[in-house]
Amino acid sequence: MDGLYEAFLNALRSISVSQILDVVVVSFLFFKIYNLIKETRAEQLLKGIILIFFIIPISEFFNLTMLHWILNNTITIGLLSFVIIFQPEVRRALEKIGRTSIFDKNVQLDKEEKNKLISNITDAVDNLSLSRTGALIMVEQKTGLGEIINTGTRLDALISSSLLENIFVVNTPLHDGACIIRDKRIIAAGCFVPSLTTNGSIGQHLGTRHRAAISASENSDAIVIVVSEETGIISLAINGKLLRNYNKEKLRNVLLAFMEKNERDNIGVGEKVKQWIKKRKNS
Ligand SMILES: Nc1ncnc2c1ncn2[C@@H]1O[C@H](COP(=O)(O)OP(=O)(O)OP(=O)(O)O)[C@@H](O)[C@H]1O
Repeated sequence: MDGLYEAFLNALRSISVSQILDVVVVSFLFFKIYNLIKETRAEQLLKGIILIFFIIPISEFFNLTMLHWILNNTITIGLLSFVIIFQPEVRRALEKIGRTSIFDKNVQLDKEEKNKLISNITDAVDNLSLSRTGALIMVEQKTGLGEIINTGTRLDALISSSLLENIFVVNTPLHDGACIIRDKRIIAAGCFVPSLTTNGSIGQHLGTRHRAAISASENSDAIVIVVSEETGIISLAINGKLLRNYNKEKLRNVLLAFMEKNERDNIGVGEKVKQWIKKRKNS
C-alpha cells in the first residue's frame, strides 16, 4: 500500500507546470468550441467525431485491425466533411471568436436610452404589423454590418418610431430591403442581405424576406425583426433561429434581454474585474 502511495506521489511530482497549463488550455479550447457550436446542426456530428477519437485507441488495443482502419479513415474524411457541410456554422464560430473582447468595451447605451430605442422599435413594428406592412429591421450588435449597409441608402438619422414606420411604406423608394439600426440611429435603409438561408427545416410558406432575416442572423449577432406583409406576424431571427408570433410586449422583453446579454458578454476583462471588485466591496 505504501509503495502504491509512493508511486502516486512520484507521479504527481513528475507533472510539470507546463503540462498542467497544457491540459488547462486544451480543456478551455474544447469548452469554447463546444459552446460555439452547441445547439447547432454541427453539435451531433462533433459528438460523433469525439466518440470515434475515444474508440480508436480501444480498437488498437484489442487489435481490431479492420475497425481501426475504418475509424481512422472516417476521422480524416469526417473532419473534412465537417468543414464543408457546416461551413456557415464554422464561419459563425470564427466570427464569434473574432468578436470576443478581451480589453475593449463596447459603446453602451444607458438604461433610459436603451428603453427609448426599444420603444421606438416596438411601436413602429406594432403599427407595421397592424397595417400588414412588410418590414425587415436589423439591430446591429458587435458584428459590423458595413457590407450590408453599403448596399442600401445611408440615412444616419436619430431613430424615431415614425421614421422607422415611414421607411417601409409600400411604393416608397426605401421600403424594399432591410433597415439597419446602429446604437440610437437608423444607419441605412433599402439594404440587400447577400444570402438567403439554406436551412432546410424552415417552413416552405416562408419567403425571401424571412429567409434573408435568418441568413443575416446566421452570419452575424444582429437581432433581426421581420414583419410579414402577408399575415402581419412579427418574427425575430437570432443566431440562425426564427422565433415567430411576437407581440409588442413580448418583443420589448426579448429585445431588452438580448441587448443586456450582449452587453454582459461584450464587456472586456478590465470592466469585469472592476465590477467584481465593486460587488465584493458592496457585500
Ligand atoms: N436578400 C434580401 N435582402 C433584403 N430584403 C429582401 C431580401 N429578399 C427579400 N427581401 C424583401 O422581402 C420582400 C419579398 O418578400 P417575400 O414575399 O418573398 O417574403 P416573405 O418571407 O414571404 O414575406 P411576407 O410574409 O412579408 O410576404 C422583398 O420585396 C424585399 O423587400
